[in-house]
Amino acid sequence: MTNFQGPVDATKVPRYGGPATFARLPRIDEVARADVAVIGVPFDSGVSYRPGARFGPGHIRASSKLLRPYNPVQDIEPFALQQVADAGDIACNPFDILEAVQQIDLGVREVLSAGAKPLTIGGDHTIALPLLRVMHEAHGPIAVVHFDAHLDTWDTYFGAPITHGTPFRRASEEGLIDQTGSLHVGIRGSLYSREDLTDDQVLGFQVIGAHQFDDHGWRGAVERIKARVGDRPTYVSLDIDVLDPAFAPGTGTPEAGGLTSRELLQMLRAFAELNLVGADIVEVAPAYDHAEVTGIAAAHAAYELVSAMAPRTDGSSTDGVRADG
Ligand SMILES: N=C(N)NCCCC(=O)O
Ligand SMILES: [Zn+2]
Ligand SMILES: [Zn+2]
Repeated sequence: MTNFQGPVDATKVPRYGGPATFARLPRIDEVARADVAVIGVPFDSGVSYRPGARFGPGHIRASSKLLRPYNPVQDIEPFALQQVADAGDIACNPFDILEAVQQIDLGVREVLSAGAKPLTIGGDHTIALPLLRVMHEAHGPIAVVHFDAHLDTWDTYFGAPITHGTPFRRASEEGLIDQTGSLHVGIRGSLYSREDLTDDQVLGFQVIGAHQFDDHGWRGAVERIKARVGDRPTYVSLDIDVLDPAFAPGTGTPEAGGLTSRELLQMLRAFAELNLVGADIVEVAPAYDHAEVTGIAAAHAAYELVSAMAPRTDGSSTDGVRADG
């Protein structure tokens, strides 16, 4: 028996009906407290190319209806081991980035101070800056595992310092990230210049490029991530464009040669061994999606992250291959 309120039972209420919350979970006002809060941030005024990630939260929720209670690879019921609830969307100003950043800061702060780990569904990558500010306030410098095709450590766009291409430079400058424990995973595509990489290194990031998956696979990436992050408080920022456009067409700045959804999910499963304090999933732009491909990938990534955050009372952990034997 569990005290936690899980999803609406899909054997009683068909899953195409029922609540529009993430995974048909309760709203946060329907539970006494939450361990993990799924927060929507419908903001995309920081994009440099295709807009539309403001519709990401609704799309990911809609694509999460098929999630079931038992996660066989992590061998847990993530919604029975902890209270997971949907905290709704943060209302943020689409015409004023600074005000939006402030609104996101306040909204996430509220959830965190009530004792919940935030799992934010965006929104463009700009939102990582206020999220990291709040995480830093709670935990000190944060080890960031950043999945992305892009470095997002550029300086400015058209003179604007706060955009979806700049959050990790600002976060590093502000001392929010642990510069000895952070890395980007899945980086690929053309850059502005060679200095992009040297700047990035100075800002405190290591890089696991998408091309390295051919030689070392997701297991090699997990080994490097674990070695770098250790038991530091760790934040996962997941830009869905880390996936190949074949697996995530619905995004604003797609780049060829990305990861498969299977590789991504395997890595996230292995994060049960990390000290996860929060996560975001950003850059889902449904106007470019087909057949919910991107939404489903994002929803499944969220499910693995929620599972990885679950307390393991038996002291067990997973290396992400449990169901392989
Ligand atoms: N954060 C994302 N998805 N993209 C950043 C791309 C920045 C650029 O236009 O060069
Ligand atoms: Zn990004
Ligand atoms: Zn990106």
